[in-house]
Amino acid sequence: MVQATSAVLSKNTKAGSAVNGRDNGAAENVVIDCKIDNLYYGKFRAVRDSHIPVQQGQITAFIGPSGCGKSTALRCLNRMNDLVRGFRFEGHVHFRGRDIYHRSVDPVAVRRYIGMVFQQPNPFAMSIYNNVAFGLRLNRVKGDVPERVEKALRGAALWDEVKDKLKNSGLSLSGGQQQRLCIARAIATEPEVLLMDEPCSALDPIATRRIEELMVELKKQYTIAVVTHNLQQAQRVADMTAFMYVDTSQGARTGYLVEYSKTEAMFADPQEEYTKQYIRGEFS
Ligand SMILES: Nc1ncnc2c1ncn2[C@@H]1O[C@H](COP(=O)(O)OP(=O)(O)OP(=O)(O)O)[C@@H](O)[C@H]1O
Repeated sequence: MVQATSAVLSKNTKAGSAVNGRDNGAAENVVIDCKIDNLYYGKFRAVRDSHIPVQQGQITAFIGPSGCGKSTALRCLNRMNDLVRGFRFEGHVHFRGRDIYHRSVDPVAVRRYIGMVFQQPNPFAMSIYNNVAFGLRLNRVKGDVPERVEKALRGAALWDEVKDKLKNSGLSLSGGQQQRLCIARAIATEPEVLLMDEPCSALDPIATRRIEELMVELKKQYTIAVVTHNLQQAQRVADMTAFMYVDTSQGARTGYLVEYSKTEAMFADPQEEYTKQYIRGEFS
């Protein structure tokens, strides 16, 4: 089943490119085309009308006030919301032109192509080495495991700090190192896309800058989508930015996409009033 799905997902076709907002360039390089018409948790409509493309080799930031659906939208991209009871989705998510919500697609295989790093560093209670090797074994990745572990740790800019203590617990590392270990675990299986849900929110400014530098380095090899509360972070790392807001007009709090554009353009010349206010810090 996983193999069949992998074959379907790896077929290299280009996704659709219709995008709301102004000219955002390079739309034909879309790797994930995410169009959320409606997304529900039980009866609650959490997100509506959000069309967010993720472009090849770029960093796309999801910004907006608390509760506008940034994490929900991000988790749609690799079917992490499937794990939530009552989750219901209307729309599509096309990965290289293929519908990842199609009934023939195994969500576990999707996550092999579209990996994820969470807000809180969450290393397993096992050695540094095994934290990285675990994902390889789980996904039955073939090849030289020690070599791949080293490659992933190097890719996450952690190798020099841990190469002499690979048998130590992953939990013995600092918060920033733990997050880089989680990034190593995520890239060990060589996904195409890396989703990062507020990866720096639990880190101090120095560890945050380290992760930001790493993200810029990683985008040479991976496409990245990141949720962040930190507008400066979005400006520093993101090529494209999606700004979401909360619609309270129907008596509920439903998130939606207000504006999507090149990051530079959004911060220099936001097109929508809510975007302007958010960027000016008038609400958070
Ligand atoms: N597992 C869930 N079950 C039910 N409702 C949920 C679940 N996860 C999120 N929600 C709701 O969906 C809405 C969007 O939440 P989400 O976490 O995606 O927003 P966010 O913009 O990422 O917020 P924050 O910046 O505070 O993390 C919120 O109203 C939230 O309460």
